[in-house]
Amino acid sequence: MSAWDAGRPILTAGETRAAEQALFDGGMSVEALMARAGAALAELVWRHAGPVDTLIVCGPGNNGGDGYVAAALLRRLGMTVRVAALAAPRTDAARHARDGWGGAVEAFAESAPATVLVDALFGTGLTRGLDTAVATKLAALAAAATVTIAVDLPSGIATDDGAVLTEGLPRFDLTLALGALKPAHRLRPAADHVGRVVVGEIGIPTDATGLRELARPRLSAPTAADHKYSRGMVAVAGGAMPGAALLAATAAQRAGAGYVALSNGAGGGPMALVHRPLEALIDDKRVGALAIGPGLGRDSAARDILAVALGSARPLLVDADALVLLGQPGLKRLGALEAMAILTPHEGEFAKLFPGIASDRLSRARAGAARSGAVLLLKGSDSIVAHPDGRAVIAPAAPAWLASAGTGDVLAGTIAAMRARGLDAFDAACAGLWLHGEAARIAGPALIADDLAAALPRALEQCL
Ligand SMILES: NC(=O)C1=CN([C@@H]2O[C@H](COP(=O)(O)OP(=O)(O)OC[C@H]3O[C@@H](n4cnc5c(N)ncnc54)[C@H](OP(=O)(O)O)[C@@H]3O)[C@@H](O)[C@H]2O)[C@@H](O)CC1
Ligand SMILES: Nc1ncnc2c1ncn2[C@@H]1O[C@H](COP(=O)(O)OP(=O)(O)O)[C@@H](O)[C@H]1O
Ligand SMILES: [K+]
Repeated sequence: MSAWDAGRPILTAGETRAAEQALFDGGMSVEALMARAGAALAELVWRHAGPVDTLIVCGPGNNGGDGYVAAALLRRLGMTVRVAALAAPRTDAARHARDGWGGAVEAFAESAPATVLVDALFGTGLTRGLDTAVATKLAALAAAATVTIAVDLPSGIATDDGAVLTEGLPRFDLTLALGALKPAHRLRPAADHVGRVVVGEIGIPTDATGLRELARPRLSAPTAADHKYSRGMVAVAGGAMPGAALLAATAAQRAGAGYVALSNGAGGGPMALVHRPLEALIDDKRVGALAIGPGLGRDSAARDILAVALGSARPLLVDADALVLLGQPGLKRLGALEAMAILTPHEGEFAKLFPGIASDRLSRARAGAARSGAVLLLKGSDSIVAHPDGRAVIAPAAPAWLASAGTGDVLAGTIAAMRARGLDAFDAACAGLWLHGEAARIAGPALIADDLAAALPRALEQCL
C-alpha cells in the first residue's frame, strides 16, 4: 500500500463543510449528523473521564450543538453534567440540540469549574481569536479541571494552518476530531494544544482530501531471490565535511540498503562502506538513489560535485548545502529530470531556495514541491512531505530530542535507502520520515545522530 493510501485523511474546514454537504444532499439532516457527533462525544467523555461531574461549555454554532447533544446523553447515563453557554444558539441544529437538552443553561462567564471540562465553544467555524475575557475564563476552567476535552478543536486555533489565534489557550488532554483529522491537529503550534486526538467516525466522506497523516510504511524483508544490489544501492556524494556524509551513508546501510558507496569520503566509517569516486557511481545503473548535500560544503569544489550529480540520471536526494547551492538554475534542472528528485530542506534552507514563498508551513511545502517539480520534505517538529501534484502528508510530532546536529544527515540516508529499494520519490520520503521518527523514539533522550542510525534496524523491524 502506498504512503498516500495508508495515511488517515486530514480535511480542511472547507473540505469538511463540503463533505458534510454531500451527506445533506443525500438526504441526511444536519440534526441527524449532529446526533452522531454528540453521541461520539458522549461516548468519549464516558470512556475517558468516567462518571464524574462534567461541565460542557457551548458556543453559538454547531460545535456548541454537539455539546448540548452530548450533555443530554450523559445525563441519561446518570452523570452529573452542567451546561454553560457563551451565547444563544445561532443555527437551527444547535437550537434543536439545546431544546433536546432542556435543562438549565448557565452563563459561561459565571460558570463554576468541574472535574471534567468539555470545550464546545467553537470548532471549524472559528473566524478569529477568542475575546480576552472568554479566553481567560476558558483557561481558568481548564486549570481547575482534572480532564479537559476539546470538541473537534480546542477553541481558539485556526483549523487549516495550525495557527494559535488566542493567547493563553489551554493544552487539552483529549480532542475529539469529528469525521476526520484537521490540519490543526497535526500542525504546530496548534498541535501542541490538542493532546491525544481521537477521530469520531460520523460517516462523512473523506476521499476528496489532498492531505493525509504519515502512516507506518509496510516494507518487505529480503527473500532468497535477493542479492545486495536488488536490496538497493545507494551512493552518497561527500565533500568538505566527511562526518555528515558518513552519517548519511551509515544511515542508508542501517535502513536496509544492500550496498552503500561514498565518494569524496575521508575513509573511516563501517568496513562495509564502499569508497568510490562519484564519476564511477553516476554511471552505475544499479545506483537507485544518489544523496547529495550532507557535508558537501559550499565552495567551488562543492559546486562542481553538485553539477556532476545534477547531470546524472540517478534518482536524486538533495539536502543541506546542496539545497543552498542549487539556486534557480539548479531548480530548473531538477524539474526536468527523468526520475523525480527529493528535496529535504529545513526552514532556513527552504527560505534560501524559495525566496518569496512566505505562508504557513503546509502551503510553503506544497508551493516548493510545485515550483521544483520534486517531492519536498519540509523538516521541523511537524515535518511535511509534499508532492508536486498537491498531495501532502504531515508527520505526527517526533521527539524534540531530534534537534541535534547530524540527525538531518541520518534522515537523508534513510530516505535514500527507501528510494534505492524501489519506492517512488513520495513513498520513499514518507517511509524514511516515519523510520526516522520511530528511530528517535527508540534511541530516547539525549540521542546523538549516531544513535539514531543505530536504532534504524529496530524501527525497520516494525515495518516488516
Ligand atoms: N456542519 C455540520 O452540519 C456539523 C458540524 N459539526 C460541528 O460543528 C462545528 C462547526 O460548526 P459551525 O460551522 O457552526 O461553527 P462553530 O465552530 O460552531 O462556530 C461558528 C460560530 O461562532 C462565531 N464565531 C467564530 N469565531 C468566533 C470568535 N472568535 N468569537 C466569537 N464568535 C465566533 C461565528 O459567528 P461570526 O461572528 O464569525 O459570524 C458562528 O456563529 C464543527 O467543528 C463540529 O463540531 C457537527 O455537529 C456535525 C454536523
Ligand atoms: N524540535 C524538534 N522536534 C522534532 N523533530 C525535530 C525538531 N528539531 C529538529 N527536528 C528534526 O531533526 C532533523 C534535523 O535536521 P537538520 O536541521 O537538517 O539537522 P542537521 O543539518 O544537523 O542534520 C530533521 O529531521 C527535523 O525534522
Ligand atoms: K471546541
